[in-house]
Amino acid sequence: MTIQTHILGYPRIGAKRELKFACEAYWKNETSQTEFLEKAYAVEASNWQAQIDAGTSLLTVGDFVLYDSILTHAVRLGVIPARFHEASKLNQIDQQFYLARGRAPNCSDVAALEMTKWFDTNYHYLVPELDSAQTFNADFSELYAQVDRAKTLKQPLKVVVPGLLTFLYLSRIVDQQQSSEVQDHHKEHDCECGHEHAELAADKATLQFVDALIPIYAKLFDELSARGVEYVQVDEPILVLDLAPEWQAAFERVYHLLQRRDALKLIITTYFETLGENLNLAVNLPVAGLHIDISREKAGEFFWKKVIDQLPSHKILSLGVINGRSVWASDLVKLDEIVQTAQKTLADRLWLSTGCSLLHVPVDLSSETVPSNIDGKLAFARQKLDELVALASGNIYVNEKLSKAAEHSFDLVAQSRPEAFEIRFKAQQEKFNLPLIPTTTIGSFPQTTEIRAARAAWNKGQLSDADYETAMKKEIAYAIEQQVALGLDVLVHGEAERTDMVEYFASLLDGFWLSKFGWVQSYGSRCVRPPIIVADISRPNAMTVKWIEYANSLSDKIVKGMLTGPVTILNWSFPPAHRTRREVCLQLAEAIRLEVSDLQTAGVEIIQIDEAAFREGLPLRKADRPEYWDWAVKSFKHCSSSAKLDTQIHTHMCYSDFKDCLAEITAMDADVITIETSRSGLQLLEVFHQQGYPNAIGPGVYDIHSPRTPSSENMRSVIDGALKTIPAERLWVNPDCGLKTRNWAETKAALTELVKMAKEIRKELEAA
Ligand code: MET
Ligand SMILES: [Zn+2]
Repeated sequence: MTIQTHILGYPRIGAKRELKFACEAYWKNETSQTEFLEKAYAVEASNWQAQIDAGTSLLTVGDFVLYDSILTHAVRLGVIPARFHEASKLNQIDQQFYLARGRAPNCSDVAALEMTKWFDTNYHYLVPELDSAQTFNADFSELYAQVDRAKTLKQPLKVVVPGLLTFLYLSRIVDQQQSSEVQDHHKEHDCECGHEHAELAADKATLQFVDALIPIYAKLFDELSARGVEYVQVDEPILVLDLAPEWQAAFERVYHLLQRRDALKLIITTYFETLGENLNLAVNLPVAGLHIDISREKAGEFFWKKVIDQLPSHKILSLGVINGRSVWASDLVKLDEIVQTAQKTLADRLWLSTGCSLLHVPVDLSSETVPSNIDGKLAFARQKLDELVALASGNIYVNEKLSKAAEHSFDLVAQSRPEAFEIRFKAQQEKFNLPLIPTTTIGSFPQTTEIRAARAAWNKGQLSDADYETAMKKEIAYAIEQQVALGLDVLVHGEAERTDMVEYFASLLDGFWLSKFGWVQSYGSRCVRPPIIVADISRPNAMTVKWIEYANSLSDKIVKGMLTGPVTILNWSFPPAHRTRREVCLQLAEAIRLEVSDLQTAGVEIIQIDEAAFREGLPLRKADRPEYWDWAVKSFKHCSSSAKLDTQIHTHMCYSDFKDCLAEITAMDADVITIETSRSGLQLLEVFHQQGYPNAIGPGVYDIHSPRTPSSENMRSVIDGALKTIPAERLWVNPDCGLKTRNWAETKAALTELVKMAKEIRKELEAA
């Protein structure tokens, strides 16, 4: 007997990023909406074809959206904030883009919706804004059209819909005034920042909208049923979070009221974690089935068995056996044991699936040239479909290559700097003799077209190594010259040689594989290509020394060495199959520690170790967080431990929401931390005021995501505010983040203001 199979979703960017290019061409007005939609629907069709070719039992419909699922759902529910009132002129296609990008044809530019990380993934969703007097005006005709397109394929269908409660949980209530003040941080920018300006929203007050939404969902389900749809996948991933009692109660009420009396079957889907305390609640909701993700279970947990034990005897259980977030092939033999056990109890009520949507992995391995050490060990989305079907039909095969996984476990005695901050800082101050509130930048300077062209030519073999090096050195020299002219106190080399702050290091360390087409959607049309950690990590050669040394030779000023920290490298890569994140992080830390050491030997006196994604790997459940912090902090301290007393270690984070982790940030014990502040100054100062921070800080005085020249007054207010809680001796002045996405004219204008402002304050401080 073949078990029913389905997936929770398929990557929508397309194997060759077709949707990305189609969107961008459409936004630039190079194609009509009709032409654009043709291209988009071709990707949708090929996603369905992949499922048909593989032989999954149900075709998943509705997971394909043009920008983001939550955004699409918001638009279909008529949740359009007041500042987008001109959206009434647009159809739903353009409405989505207007909300996401803050611009649309014949409409005024307004601040885009904020976006934030989708659970603990590196995907970002758009946060719907509900007005306190929100009404809903639902129009699901685009979804019905999608169902109609799918119906032509004559397959059993399952339609995906964001669950009512997850939708509300992820939305936030914004009153009119606040909403016009929402900043345009994410409008059309191209940065790598950890977009963590808000954790998942969870506003209790959003529960007030439950009653208004119930009839809308009921009608939606009726319509789907009338169209012959048999199953609806109702995504309620918030069921894996630590839910407050009012949210738990809302689940019971909502699904009681949405109970179906017709043939339509609702399957509640959860993923990214086990159900934990919500187990009882989830299994007893009055729906036809439940989906759980078993791929995140801890070793020996067997939570899925508890689910089977407690599941009412008429319900379907969809077991998410294929890890939807891993790029590694599944061990089908091991999974088959689980399937057989589950089947004994469930018989044909057992379905098999991917743990979560395949959105989080690259599309297809078949166009890659895989190195021999990992050949046969990987599986991207398309390959996962085959695994799923093999498992369901019992045609499992032993993957010899997997059993030969030779990774050995790794541990090291994590070290830290022996001297206390006060002693180090004093030695550093005496050595550097910097002015009060020294000025600096975060590392990168504009990645110009010339830089990109040189790198592209070098990658294609059209530019020799020597010529490429010369070209990069020219850029470094230019950056140094500009900084000297601007009068900055501590300089950077500008990172011309780096495409990306993680990829650069991944390409030079042993133990990584960089795929060619392994793109994963980050948000909208933005894709990232995370490096894949395939083996033990080691550092064959120094990675940054030659560039920094060269920059250092060009002026009398101090040039900061610039490294990416171990936690960030790990969080923005695909982890290996069989090792814990902790082990991998410590290995990375050791590699970075050696680099710190080499930089120091080469005469570099300040070294910045960026930890832009330090908070990103934070587990969803509070109970799991201390363990994460333990190894994350340990790793950072370990890589700075090779710094001498008078070598100054900086770190940088592009967010400042430290409410819940200032203790851990403090424990990292960097001499100086530069952070994002300009958009959340008050909040930041409050946290630092209440909890105190002993080391030095550089609060970002302006938002680098805006092309506008920042005003002196705004920049000043950040420093004036900071001076109330941080003594001038421990304060630095810098922008929010790196400047790679800006051009030189904008950069010079902004930094001229910054230096001027710092000098004024410095004068006042010295006079006082
Ligand atoms: N040093 C890096 C830069 O300036 C830090 C970026 S944080 C996303 O670009
Ligand atoms: Zn940053």
